[in-house]
Amino acid sequence: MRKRVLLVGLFFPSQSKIFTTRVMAEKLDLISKCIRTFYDFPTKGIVFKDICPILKDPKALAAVTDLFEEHVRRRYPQVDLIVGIDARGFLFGPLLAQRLGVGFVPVRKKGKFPGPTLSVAYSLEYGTAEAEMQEDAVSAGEKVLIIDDLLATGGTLYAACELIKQQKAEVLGCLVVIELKSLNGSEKLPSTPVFSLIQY
Ligand SMILES: O=P(O)(O)OC[C@H]1O[C@H](OP(=O)(O)OP(=O)(O)O)[C@H](O)[C@@H]1O
Ligand SMILES: Nc1ncnc2[nH]cnc12
Repeated sequence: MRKRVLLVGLFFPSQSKIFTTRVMAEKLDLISKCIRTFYDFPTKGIVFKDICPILKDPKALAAVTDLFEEHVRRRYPQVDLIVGIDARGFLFGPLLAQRLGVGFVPVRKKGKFPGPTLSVAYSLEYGTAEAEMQEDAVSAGEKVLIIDDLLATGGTLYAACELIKQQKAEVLGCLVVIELKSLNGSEKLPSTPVFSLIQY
């Protein structure tokens, strides 16, 4: 009898699993409906994904935080810090860090931080820039997750990973709301898992 119950459990997922999957799908649907596309912004040929409507919809913004939180609690319970990237990573990072009860550290574009900084130059889908972090922001050995709104060519996340490594901390992975798969950004981060909510 017990054997039969176990077999049934193997072939038919439990009601709670079905419910969780449905809730997750509803959240992803809500988020994806809030992403707008603009052509030729900021330069000709770029298909720009605009996340601003997510911020205007409290349910969609909570859905982003819920899904990231769920993933991090399951996969990275050891995380010490969330590192967010200027500027759109700042919109999601502190919310997630608060939920997890860990600190948030910003990576900014060059020239914004007082005091000693580390910097890494990089290129992104539509230009070049330099990423900076305060020298004392992350300690050696800390376990870090990096968050941003979007992964395109991967130049930005790569630069952020380099900054963390310069401080002898460990990058556990990266979290993004949107991944533009056709640009192969994750290939620039071969040893860093990237978790994305929505893929194009
Ligand atoms: O994968 P990549 O090709 O590097 O591109 C992704 C980056 O581009 C955008 O930032 P942007 O520099 O435009 O800054 P913003 O957030 O201040 O608009 C986006 O928010 C990512 O950080
Ligand atoms: N296509 C894109 N849409 C929005 N943000 C971006 N950052 C880099 N590429 C982008």
